[in-house]
Amino acid sequence: MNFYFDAAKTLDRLDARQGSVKGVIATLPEKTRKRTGALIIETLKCMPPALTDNLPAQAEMQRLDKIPLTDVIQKAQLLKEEKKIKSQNLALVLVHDLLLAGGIQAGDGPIKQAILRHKTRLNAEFTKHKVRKGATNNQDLTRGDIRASQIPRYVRVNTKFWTSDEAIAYFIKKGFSIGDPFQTSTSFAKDEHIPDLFLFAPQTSFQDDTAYTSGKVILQDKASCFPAFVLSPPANDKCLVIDATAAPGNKTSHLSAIMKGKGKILAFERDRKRFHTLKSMLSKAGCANVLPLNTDFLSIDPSDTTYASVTHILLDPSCSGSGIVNRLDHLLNAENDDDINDSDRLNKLAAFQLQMITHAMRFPSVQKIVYSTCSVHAIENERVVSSALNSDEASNMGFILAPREVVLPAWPRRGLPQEMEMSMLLFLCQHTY
Ligand SMILES: C[S@@+](CC[C@H](N)C(=O)[O-])C[C@H]1O[C@@H](n2cnc3c(N)ncnc32)[C@H](O)[C@@H]1O
Repeated sequence: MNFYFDAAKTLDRLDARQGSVKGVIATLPEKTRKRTGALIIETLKCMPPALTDNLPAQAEMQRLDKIPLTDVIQKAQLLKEEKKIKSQNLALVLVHDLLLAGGIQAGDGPIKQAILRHKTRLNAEFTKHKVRKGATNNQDLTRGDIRASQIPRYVRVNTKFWTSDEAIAYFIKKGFSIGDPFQTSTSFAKDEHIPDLFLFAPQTSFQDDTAYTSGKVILQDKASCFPAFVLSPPANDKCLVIDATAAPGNKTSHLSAIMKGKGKILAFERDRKRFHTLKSMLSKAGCANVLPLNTDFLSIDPSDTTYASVTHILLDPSCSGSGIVNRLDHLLNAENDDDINDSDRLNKLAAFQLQMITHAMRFPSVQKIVYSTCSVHAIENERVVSSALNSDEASNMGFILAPREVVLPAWPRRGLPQEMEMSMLLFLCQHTY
């Protein structure tokens, strides 16, 4: 029964804002992490969001109205009637499994007996709740990030191991068909901008699919596929590329696939733990042309002859992450909002990001640098790029902003218009003098 106590304690820690969902789950013992983590996430989906949730009011009202577990626990008076279940969070994880997961998971014990004593009443309250809300199935009652439910599950074919055609044949054999994944949950489609990228219905799970576990497909959102695709280093044996901030390695493996395993990618990652994740990701994805290095990119000397022939650099540095539609953390009610909006923190991040770009500009043979973030803040995006274009390094080496024709010409958006005017202005000034 430790399992339920551990899950309840983890929910207590989340209530006390001791970390993000992912962060707190990562501290659980490795042996039980997957199972306890799954219960926590599924339980969070059935809990009411706090008022801080960043959603339009009407959507928020609809969602609040549907959340079942707290309501059922309260109506069944579980905590009042059952002294062995001492906390709301313990009640939540037990009731979750009893009502939504087909029963209590672990063996016999006093807690199992305690919750089973109330099974009939809880089931009755749950049924009444469903009738009141007009829910036809249990899934209708769980919460999800409205944005996440509108974003397809993107799957990138790892062309190191097989072709898109082979992947299509595999998915069709598994019961999928080519079509609109928003119309039919078993349909999938090719992405219109990124080669070898497929869209599935948002709720499709690939965690246990052999294509995923063997590294033949990589679960990578479309936005995360843009940088390597835009950089597109040539697939030749002489090509030397740097991925300056590589872990966990999705973009590195994408670069490696684009280069067809030819040439060499030096993949820098300064964090030791993340470096290990990077190494295992690269080995799973068959990236033999990548040399992972547990080194700070800023500590290397661009004039060192080792780097004399580096022509392409991918820069995807640490950022606020404010643009991530997180499939887990949204369940915790916009917990990082204070941090994200903290201008001190954003200023520091922007200064670091600029330093990374200007460092990349010092490599003597570099022709192309792609800079990306997961942020929606202009201070980390357009303004960093403006400052980089206006730097001494840019004018010394002749860097310019790449024109639309060579950067996803079919993509309609080009950053925030008011910010882009500013970078154009800076860019024009630079050329006037
Ligand atoms: C946004 S993540 C990169 C994600 C990665 N490109 C991917 O697609 O999987 C940024 C990474 O850069 C690393 N990092 C930050 N500063 C660095 C530096 N100066 N040198 C090397 N790695 C750095 C961080 O530890 C973090 O793992």
